[in-house]
Amino acid sequence: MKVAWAGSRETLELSDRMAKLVANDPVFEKFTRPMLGRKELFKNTLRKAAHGWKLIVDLRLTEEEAKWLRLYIDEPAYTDLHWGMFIPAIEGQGTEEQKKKWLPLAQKMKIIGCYAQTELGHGSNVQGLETTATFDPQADEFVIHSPTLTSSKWWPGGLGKASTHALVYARLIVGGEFHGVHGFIVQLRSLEDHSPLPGITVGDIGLKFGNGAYNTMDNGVLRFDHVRIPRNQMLMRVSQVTKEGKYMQSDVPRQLIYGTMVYVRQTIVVDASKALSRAVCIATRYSAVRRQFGSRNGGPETQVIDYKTQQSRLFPLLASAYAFRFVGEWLKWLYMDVKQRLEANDFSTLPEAHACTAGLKSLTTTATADGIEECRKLCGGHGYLVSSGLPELFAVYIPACTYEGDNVVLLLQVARFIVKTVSELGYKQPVGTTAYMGRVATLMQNNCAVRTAEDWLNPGAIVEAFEARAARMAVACGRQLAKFENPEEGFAELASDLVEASVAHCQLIVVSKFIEKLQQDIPGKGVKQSLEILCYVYALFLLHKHQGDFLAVGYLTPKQALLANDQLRTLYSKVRPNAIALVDSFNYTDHYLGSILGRYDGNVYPKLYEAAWEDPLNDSDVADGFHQYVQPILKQKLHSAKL
Ligand SMILES: CCCCCCCCCCCCCCCCCCC/C=C/C(=O)SCCNC(=O)CCNC(=O)[C@H](O)C(C)(C)COP(=O)(O)OP(=O)(O)OC[C@H]1O[C@@H](n2cnc3c(N)ncnc32)[C@H](O)[C@@H]1OP(=O)(O)O
Ligand SMILES: Cc1cc2nc3c(=O)[nH]c(=O)nc-3n(C[C@H](O)[C@H](O)[C@H](O)COP(=O)(O)OP(=O)(O)OC[C@H]3O[C@@H](n4cnc5c(N)ncnc54)[C@H](O)[C@@H]3O)c2cc1C
Repeated sequence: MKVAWAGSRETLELSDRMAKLVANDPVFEKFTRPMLGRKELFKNTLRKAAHGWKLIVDLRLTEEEAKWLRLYIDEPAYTDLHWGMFIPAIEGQGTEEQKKKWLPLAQKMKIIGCYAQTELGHGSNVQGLETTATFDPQADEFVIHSPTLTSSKWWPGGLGKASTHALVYARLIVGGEFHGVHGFIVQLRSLEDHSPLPGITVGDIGLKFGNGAYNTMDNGVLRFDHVRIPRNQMLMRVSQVTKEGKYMQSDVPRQLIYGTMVYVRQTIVVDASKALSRAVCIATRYSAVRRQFGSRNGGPETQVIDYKTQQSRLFPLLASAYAFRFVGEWLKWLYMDVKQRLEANDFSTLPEAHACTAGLKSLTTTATADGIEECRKLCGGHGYLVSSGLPELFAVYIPACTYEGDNVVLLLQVARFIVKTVSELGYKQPVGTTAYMGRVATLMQNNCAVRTAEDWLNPGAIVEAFEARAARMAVACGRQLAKFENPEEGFAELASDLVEASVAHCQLIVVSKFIEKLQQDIPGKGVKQSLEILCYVYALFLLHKHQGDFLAVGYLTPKQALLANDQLRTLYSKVRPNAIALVDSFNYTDHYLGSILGRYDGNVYPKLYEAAWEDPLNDSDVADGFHQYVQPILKQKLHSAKL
């Protein structure tokens, strides 16, 4: 199962090597992180990033190895934005000449870049950004300016203190005419002493949610006062401005300016399974250690993992971690395919790639953020201790529901794609993830054929149920929209229904990709069978949770919904014997898990007890401040016995 989870034996060995490299290096210690003040915390992150980079250079790590190293270092840093957004943006939107100039500098870390798109006043609405880039033909330069307070760049990671350069998104003005938002490479700080260049005001935006957590990142604020950059620092693959001040658009679609977001959304889906599996590993191991009630004749109490309620909350999350792992693998393939096509100027699959990355980013991050919190509750009181690893994991993860596109805004993008597909059904055969809509007549007509709980153990029955639900919800939205004279008004009015239809479509993708995975050759005794059980758990759990949808569209009867729930209970009993092995298969070191509750050896209570004594409050028996603030209260003489 470790090989199935990793994807291949080579990946398992490689990731294992990187995990151990990090776990055995004292620089990457992370357990004191939540206790550090901001300055100390940030300096320590700079130290870790520098040490990580030294290892990459000294050990000549491959790109793949470097990515695993970053994962196991487990600390957001400015380098994420440099490697994860600044460089990909230049790769995707720069001309050959621009790539030749900037990529070697960035790849050798001679410059440090960030991705400065969001502003104080606008994040989701990219076309609403206010920063301007005005072309000055006399000087052959752009003048970058922040005309209002709300145009201040706000949020970019790595901007606050680390970056020397930023990829700034600004409204292009040529000859007094606006030409939409474009990307510009702007130097922010001196390469000699790191001080801000003239016209640049830059700093950190302040503390964020949770102790430690995302506070290792210097999310920044940035203002420009008529800062001049050479003309060739506008990324010009999509459109160009000539020396003479002529704006020209190439055959490349304008949407490619948003291409970096497609790339990062894809990586976020891949990472969702890592965050969720980590929380699930902690909660599952601890649920086997923890005992409450049920002792007979002085024997041991019941392991909480044996309670059906615990199983019905925990095992769907375990199944979701596997489901997200496999859909992430598929999405990576889809993205690589689109990337190759884009390089060859074939843009035909870009809309589907946008819809899939946006929708799956939204679906998986929402479920993962909720899942981590559920795992905390599954660990009872001890889950609330920082040493459980869950509070920091939650705090560091939840912004994923917002960054790279607010999850609701992204589902509305999926809705546009679905509505368009439905409206074109009469003359255009849908392909890819919307191919099922080509069978819409059958899906509208056929109802569920399940008669017994066992009938649900059939991939065909499951896929058809999810297809029918998604198709019927999409068609219902289409019919409702048709009643509006103004389609945009209709879209705004029906937004909540459209979001639900998008969720149905995205859940269908995850379920289908899990089932497709099971059609591949999966070596190892019992591995495929265990994955089949998890796949049914994932699908039937969703069906149970959203049974209102399946009933409302008239595909299921209440009896069939009940049978699905009966089957789910049986499946939980089948997961139980292998639950610990299924989380051990993630192959996480204790260092990466960062949790006393999730320790591999299960030695939870002695270690919790030991850790309590390491808290700085326990450095002395009498607390600092006792004599000043508590003792006077104890000693005070009140005039009356009553307060
Ligand atoms: C120690 C050493 C380390 C070594 C290092 C090793 C390697 C380490 C690697 C690390 C990797 C880490 C990965 C990165 C970490 C992640 C950290 C996250 C940080 C966060 C960053 C950000 O948040 S950046 C800002 C993100 N902002 C958004 O997402 C904004 C959301 N808004 C939008 O995307 C859009 O504006 C919109 C989608 C809402 C569009 O709205 P609107 O309707 O106004 O659209 P337009 O009119 O502009 O366009 C409509 C038209 O375009 C189509 N479309 C929209 N978006 C896209 C797209 N992305 N791609 C393709 N097409 C798109 C849309 O469908 C419409 O099409 P039509 O055909 O016209 O319908
Ligand atoms: C930790 C973190 C790191 C970040 N890093 C970066 C970075 O490196 N670079 C960068 O440029 N940006 C970065 N961002 C900014 C991030 O991309 C934006 O915050 C995000 O895109 C959401 O935009 P917003 O803040 O404008 O939210 P808003 O759009 O203001 O959302 C507020 C609410 O309004 C709703 N809403 C908005 N529009 C609509 C609509 N059309 N229909 C219905 N509801 C709507 C949303 O659902 C949400 O509930 C980061 C943000 C965070 C939290």
